[in-house]
Amino acid sequence: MRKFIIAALQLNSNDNKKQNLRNVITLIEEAAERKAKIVAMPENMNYVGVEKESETIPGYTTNLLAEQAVKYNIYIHCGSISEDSKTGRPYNTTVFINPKGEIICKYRKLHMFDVDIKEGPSFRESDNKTPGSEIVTIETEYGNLGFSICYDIRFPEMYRIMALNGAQIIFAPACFLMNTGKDHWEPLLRARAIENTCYIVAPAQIGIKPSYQAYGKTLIVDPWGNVIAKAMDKPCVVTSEIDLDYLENIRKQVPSLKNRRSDIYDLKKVIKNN
Ligand SMILES: O=C(O)CCC(=O)C(=O)O
Repeated sequence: MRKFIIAALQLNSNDNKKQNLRNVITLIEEAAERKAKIVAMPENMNYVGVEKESETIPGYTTNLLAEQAVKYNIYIHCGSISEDSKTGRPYNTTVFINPKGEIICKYRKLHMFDVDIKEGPSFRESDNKTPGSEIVTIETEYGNLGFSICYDIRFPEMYRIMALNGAQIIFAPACFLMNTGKDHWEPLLRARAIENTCYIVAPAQIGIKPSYQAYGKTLIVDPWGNVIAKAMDKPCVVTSEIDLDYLENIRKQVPSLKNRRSDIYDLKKVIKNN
């Protein structure tokens, strides 16, 4: 399918998992009514709280999402949930479910959010989570998809690898901080879209979380870098048309993926004028 509607859900998830999932189901129904073929969600879609909380995959949350995928004949991208790793430090995992309700791929967040923000919070995600070890893309009837989660957006190498591996639409679900998001969220997403001439779908959390305020501003960016959908500051659904012919047209106009000089990109070849 070359042209279709994609939806991104903006959520204000808290520590009430059952309620969070009820809210998600209502928004999935709205997205399906708006003819979305893929529905994407933010990081930590089912739980944001202080408890150590995780599930198996498949498990409670993914089974529930699989039912919705079948009910509405859509693909569901779960944003991320905390996946039991049997070590006490779960993975931060995206699950992608097809309209038959099958989990067709899984991506585990690679880059741990270990930062100290001046006049803002400090985080040590690596104390509580296990990082993944694979970059993941998948071919579907709606194009080639790539997966990332939140802080990953700061690592352009990962996006370039997905684009070189064929990704046309890259998901960047997030629970971004207000402190960084106000200056970095939109420029980072637009840069990743422009440099890889791809769509970026970035569903976000909003609201007050245990130790910070989430930035929100769910975005969908096209391969020219234009913002084609942006959420208001409330839980909601945003939709946009994805047009893979438009993407190919942009890639013909600006073939930066083809014009790369991979023969030169080697740290050993940098001339240091000291
Ligand atoms: O990169 C940032 O500024 C925010 C990242 C983040 O909140 C996360 O990865 O959980």
